[in-house]
Amino acid sequence: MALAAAGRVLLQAGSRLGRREVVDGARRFANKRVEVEADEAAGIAVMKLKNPPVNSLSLEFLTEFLISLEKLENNKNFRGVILTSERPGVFSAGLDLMEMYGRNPAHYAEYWRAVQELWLRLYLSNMILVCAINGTSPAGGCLMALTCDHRIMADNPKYTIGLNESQLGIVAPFWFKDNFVNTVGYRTAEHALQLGLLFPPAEALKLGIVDEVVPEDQVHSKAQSVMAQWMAIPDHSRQLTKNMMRKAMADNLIKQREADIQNFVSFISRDSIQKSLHTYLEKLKQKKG
Ligand SMILES: CCCCCCCCCCCC/C=C/CC(=O)SCCNC(=O)CCNC(=O)[C@H](O)C(C)(C)COP(=O)(O)OP(=O)(O)OC[C@H]1O[C@@H](n2cnc3c(N)ncnc32)[C@H](O)[C@@H]1OP(=O)(O)O
Repeated sequence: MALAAAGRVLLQAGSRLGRREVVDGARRFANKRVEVEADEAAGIAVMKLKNPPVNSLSLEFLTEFLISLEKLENNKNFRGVILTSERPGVFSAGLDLMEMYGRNPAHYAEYWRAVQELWLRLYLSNMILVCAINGTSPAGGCLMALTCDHRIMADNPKYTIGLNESQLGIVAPFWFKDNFVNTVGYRTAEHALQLGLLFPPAEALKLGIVDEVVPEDQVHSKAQSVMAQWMAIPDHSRQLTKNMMRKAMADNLIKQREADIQNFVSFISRDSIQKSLHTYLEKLKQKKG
């Protein structure tokens, strides 16, 4: 119920943004920041993140992503989604730092609700989600991958993945932490979260952050073959199993959603946290020059 209501708000937000859908033979639809190649006969869609330069999860991106996902969820012909980046090299730079820096409390609250919504929708999706990680994927980018049922990462040592929040002077919220713990185990998560570690593909595979590492040019074909394997399982048994495994963790956020938003707003509004974000943003800029 809560999810449906939030979804309606996002749909309204989407129409406020005035995005026009481009429908190409009913097989491809796109808004500005998400491209969907939808093969209805096969029941599979490829969702490509395209929010240049680094696929950061801005409020507009989150809104467009959720609308695209909802379209697929509402069409019972679609059983599986492959999530990837339209720009190889960066899967997603995570949450958009500019949404969390120098804004007002109402904006922080709106943003955080959308971040929660993305996580809940992906984590509880009835569809099979396969993540084709074709680039670097820190923090919120890693979280998005962690919601998927299977993760394939390109074998490029330049790419890293992990929850690096503590390096920015911020804290991974409890549901980021829970999702990570459930994936890699408590000790690995405790160690990696405190140090804010980002792992290259081989290490990420060893720790279980990703399920497979394949040559870069094979990420998409591998994602298709993994999808075929998952599609061979009857939906009802797979979905019931997924729900059994995931519901408790999602419910834990749902029941304290408003408190989590308030925590985020008061945490991110602190002068000390804003200073940390400022320093980190400056560091990103200096890296360039
Ligand atoms: C008592 C306890 C209470 C606890 C309460 C808890 C409450 C919650 C706390 C808050 C939790 C918030 C959670 C946040 C999770 C996140 O996701 S934070 C984001 C983390 N992301 C990163 O650290 C990635 C940063 N970016 C990079 O490392 C690099 O950009 C890259 C490796 C992804 C790509 O490198 P490259 O291709 O060389 O591009 P750049 O030149 O670095 O960047 C281009 C351009 O993009 C800007 N940018 C990069 N990342 C972001 C981002 N995440 N958001 C916004 N903008 C970003 C970068 O600054 C450049 O901009 P300019 O061209 O200079 O304008």
